[in-house]
Amino acid sequence: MAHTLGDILASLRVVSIPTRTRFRGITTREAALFEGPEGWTEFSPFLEYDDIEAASWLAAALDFGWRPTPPLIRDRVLVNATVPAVGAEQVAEILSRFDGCTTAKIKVAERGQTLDDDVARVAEVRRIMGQGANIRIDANGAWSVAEALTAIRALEGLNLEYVEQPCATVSELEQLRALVLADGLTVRIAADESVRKASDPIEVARRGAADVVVIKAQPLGGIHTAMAVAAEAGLPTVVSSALDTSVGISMGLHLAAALPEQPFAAGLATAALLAGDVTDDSLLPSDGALRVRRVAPSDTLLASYAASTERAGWWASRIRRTYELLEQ
Ligand SMILES: O=C(O)CCC(=O)c1ccccc1C(=O)O
Ligand SMILES: [Mg+2]
Repeated sequence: MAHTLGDILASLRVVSIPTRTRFRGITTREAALFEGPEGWTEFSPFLEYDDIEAASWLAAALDFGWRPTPPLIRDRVLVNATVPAVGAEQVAEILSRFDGCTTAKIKVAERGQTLDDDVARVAEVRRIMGQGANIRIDANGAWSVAEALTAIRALEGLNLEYVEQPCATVSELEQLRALVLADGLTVRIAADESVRKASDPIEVARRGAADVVVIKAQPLGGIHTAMAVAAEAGLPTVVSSALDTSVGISMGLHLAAALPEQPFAAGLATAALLAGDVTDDSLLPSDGALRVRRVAPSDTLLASYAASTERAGWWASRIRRTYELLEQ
C-alpha cells in the first residue's frame, strides 16, 4: 500500500524524552512517531540536520511502516552496553542498566576532556566487566591522525575490540589504519559517520580505510537500503541505533535480525540511556540480548512525553518538507 503525507500526519505523535546522562551533547531526545500498515515507525533525525540529510531518515520510517521487513534469520540480537563520556565514578551505575551484556561501547574524545579521562573511563569498564568482555570506543571523528595513534597506544593494554570513527575523514582513517598496522598494533578501525553521513557509503570500504562498518537503519534510508550497503561493503557490520525510542530501536533490531551474519554485538541497547520511553515494554537488554519484535507505543506514555504544540508543529513542517524531497 502506498503512503501519503496525509497518512503520516493523521497518526503523527511527537515526543520529547529526557536522557539520563548527557549524550553527544543532548539532554532531551525528540522523535516523531506514526503508524503505517506494517506498524508503528519512527522519524528522529537530530534537530540540527538539514532537510536533505533528514530525508533519508524519513525514507527509513516509511520503509519500516509500509514495507514488510526482509526475512528474519534470528529472534534474539546480542547488544552492547553504551557508556557516555562520563567520569569513571559513574561507570558502574551505567553498566548496571545493561543486563548480561558482555560487550561495551565507550564514548571518548569528548570536548573539554583529556585522554587521561578516556583511559580512566575505559579502564574502569575493563575492571568491572573483566578480561573476557569486548570493549570498543567511539571518538565520533574528533581526533587527528596523530591524536588517534597516541590514544590507541595509550589504550593498547586495555585490549580494544575496535575504534569507531577515530578521525573525521576517509583519508584520515586510511592513513591511521596504515600507521596502526605499521606499528604492529592489532586494533580494528570501524567507520560510522563515514558510512551514514557520506554521499557514498561504500567509499570507506572500497578504499580499505576500515575493518568494520557501522550500519544504521534511519540514516541509511531504511532496512532494505542498509542491507544493500552492508552487502556491497563486504566488511563485517555492526548495527547501531541513533538514540531512538523503542519504536526506532525495533527498526534497527529488524535490520540486525535480517543480516546474514552478526559478528559483533549491536549498539541497540540505547533505550537504557533515556529516562523514559513510549512503551512500558521497552527494548532493553535481558541476558545481553534484545528479543526481536515490533513496538506499539502506549497512549498514556505518548501523552506524558508529548512535545509542546510548537515543537509538534515544527516536526510536522519538517515531515512535509522532507516528504516533498523524497517525491522528487
Ligand atoms: O552504538 C551504540 O552503542 C549506541 C549508538 C551511538 O553510539 C550513537 C547514538 C546516537 C548518535 C550517534 C551514535 C554513534 O554511534 O556515534
Ligand atoms: Mg558512532
